[in-house]
Amino acid sequence: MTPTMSPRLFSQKEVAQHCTKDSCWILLGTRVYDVTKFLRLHLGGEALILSRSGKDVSRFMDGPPHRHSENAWRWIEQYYIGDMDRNRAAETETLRKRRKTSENAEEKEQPSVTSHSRVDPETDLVDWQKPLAWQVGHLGEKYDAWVHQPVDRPLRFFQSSLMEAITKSTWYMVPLVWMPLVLYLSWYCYTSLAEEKTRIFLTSEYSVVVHQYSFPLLLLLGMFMWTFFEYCIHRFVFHMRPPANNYYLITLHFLLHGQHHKSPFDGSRLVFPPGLASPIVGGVYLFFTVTFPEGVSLCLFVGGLCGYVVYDLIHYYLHYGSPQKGSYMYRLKAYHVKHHFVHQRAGFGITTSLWDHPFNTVIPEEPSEQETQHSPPSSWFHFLFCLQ
Ligand code: HEM
Ligand SMILES: [Zn+2]
Ligand SMILES: [Zn+2]
Repeated sequence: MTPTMSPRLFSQKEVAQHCTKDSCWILLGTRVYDVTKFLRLHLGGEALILSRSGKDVSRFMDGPPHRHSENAWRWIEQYYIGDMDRNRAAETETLRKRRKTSENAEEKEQPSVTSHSRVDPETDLVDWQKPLAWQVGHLGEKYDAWVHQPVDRPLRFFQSSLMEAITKSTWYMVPLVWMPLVLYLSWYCYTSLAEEKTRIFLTSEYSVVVHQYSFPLLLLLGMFMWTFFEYCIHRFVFHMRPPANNYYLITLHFLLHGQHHKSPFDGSRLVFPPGLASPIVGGVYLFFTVTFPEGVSLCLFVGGLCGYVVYDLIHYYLHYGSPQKGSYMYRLKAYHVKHHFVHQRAGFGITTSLWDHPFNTVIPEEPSEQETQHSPPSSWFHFLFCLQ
């Protein structure tokens, strides 16, 4: 919406009509938002929003049950479609209050809405009509904050359609390309081990035969090794902090991972395109062959590749799936959504938060509803201490 256009006005009856999964509107004060597209993506579940359709959700945005992040407040602004018509609207409590005071006082009366910054696509530092790849490097020290303010829109990296196509992939291309290779190599490893010629040398003279039945174990070990690799690459490569004056490193960061933080629900760039992944997979294979004993290295590599496929699919699911509350997947989704929206310097594990523990990057647990309502004893100690 351009600043010169006056906002569309809706009557309360009109707003109330949009209360289904197919069309869901909510209010923040008198501002109207069409959140239909977001329902399925909401971490708290679609029911929490749907049950409040047509109503003012400002109170819920500040919790309980959850105090929403600054980014969640920004996010909602993308769905702004107009205002509730004060003349035609019924006398809601909010409106009655607002009519008593002057225009300036009105703004102060709704701190939960106005105190949060709003995203304005027109002033969002980049020109969205032009490809982003050559613009982001110029953001300099503003890049870090910009890239961690997510938006709900597809991104265009390059002018060339070919280049654009190379950087995109649908989720099912990952298992389609890599799983036949995993299956073939698994069969190859198993039959090679069955020949009982693969040995691990414990000393220069003493060696043990690697039996074919140890293959599942080696595969699982390879998958476990992947989880460590996943953590390291996400933390140390994808989340490297490019120097503000280095145009090329900022661009590289954006292409590798920054773009995913800027547009976390761009489905075409959620998994790594197999074409671009191939040389990396080849490099990892070489690394395994020089690091681990012959015969065993291939088994571990297959496990690692399998772990990678599982990781990419889980990551896709965490963005688009709606796992059941209380399930492992739900906990993973909550963890990953918080990595995107709130704690970008923590929560680097995707398929497991295991490696966040030894590296001290675990996202702190949110206090439960009861804990926020009834202050824990430590706060009372703190309170008494402060009084003295
Ligand atoms: C339509 C506007 C809304 C938007 C854009 C929104 C956005 C978000 C986002 C981005 C998160 C992830 C954490 C964060 O960034 O704070 C989140 C979590 C959550 N939201 Fe909302 N939300 C909305 C409305 C609501 C409403 C109306 C409720 C409840 C009455 C609600 C309850 C929750 C809960 C309980 C969580 C945390 C779930 C967990 O950690 O397991 N949200 N929301
Ligand atoms: Zn990340
Ligand atoms: Zn993600």
